[in-house]
Amino acid sequence: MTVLARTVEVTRRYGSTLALDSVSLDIRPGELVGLLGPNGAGKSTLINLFVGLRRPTSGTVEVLGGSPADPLVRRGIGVTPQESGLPEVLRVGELVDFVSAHFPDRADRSELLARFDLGDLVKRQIGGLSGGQKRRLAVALAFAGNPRLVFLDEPTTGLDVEARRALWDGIRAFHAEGGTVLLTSHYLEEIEALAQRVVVVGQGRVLADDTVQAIRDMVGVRRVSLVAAELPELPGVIAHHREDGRVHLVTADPDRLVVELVRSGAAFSGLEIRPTSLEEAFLAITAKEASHV
Ligand SMILES: Nc1ncnc2c1ncn2[C@@H]1O[C@H](COP(=O)(O)OP(=O)(O)OP(=O)(O)O)[C@@H](O)[C@H]1O
Repeated sequence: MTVLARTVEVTRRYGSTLALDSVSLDIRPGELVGLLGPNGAGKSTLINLFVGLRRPTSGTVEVLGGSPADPLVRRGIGVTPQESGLPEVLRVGELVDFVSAHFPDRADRSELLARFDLGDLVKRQIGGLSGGQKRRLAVALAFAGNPRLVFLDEPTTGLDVEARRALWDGIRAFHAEGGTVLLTSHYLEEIEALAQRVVVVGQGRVLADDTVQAIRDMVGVRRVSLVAAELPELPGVIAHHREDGRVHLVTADPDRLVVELVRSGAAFSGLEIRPTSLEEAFLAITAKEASHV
């Protein structure tokens, strides 16, 4: 099978809201795909269609060669939704056993918990876990049925750095064994740290689908940073902010920006021009899209 999951021209409406607008996407075996986009872009809707929680208004969704509406197909996938309520009175080990029991092929409980740094908590009642521990447990449960394909909707939301790293290690271990993952994230470093392929979604459409590097190259925006007390309005600035005493300007034309900066007569020092982070690149893509509307 060359494609594990696929949408073909999928559109999803909620009343008058167009959440997804003719999205065609292929997920191939062994890929770790990061789905990136602002609030309301349609990321959760896409995941919900893949895991059979929602149906498309038009277009087709195929998972593991079948329909996500088929429970047999769903046994081959794992999912962690954006918000997961866990039964507070059960112990961690009991919940893992309960979830695993729904699958013909079950992950080893100790290995699963160890993978997500939850090994010491097997006898703990879920109600007594910290928010970060609960979230890691919710993600671990996606792997309880030894799935081939896992969908994680903002897996590390609300986690501190250490817990996030533990979770990344668990996801990486699954991927290293040949597992396929589609995850959404608002953390750009997460997408950069985990995914080889980035799908940028905005206003229900796929704006870009490529490697992190290719997306940066495609957008070609640069960050011009400098120290200045005040700056005049400068042409071609897509975004700007101040941080640690420096002004950061994002632009597609750094040469022109620097010429205009010098022309303006503004006092500045410490000029640097750097490639952008994914966030800045993404911002430029969406800004370009918006200007076409
Ligand atoms: N059940 C629903 N009823 C009505 N509108 C909905 C529903 N679910 C999603 N939407 C709308 O569809 C659009 C896409 O939402 P979706 O949750 O898929 O975006 P998202 O990219 O996951 O956002 P976030 O990053 O905030 O989770 C939004 O405009 C949202 O308000």
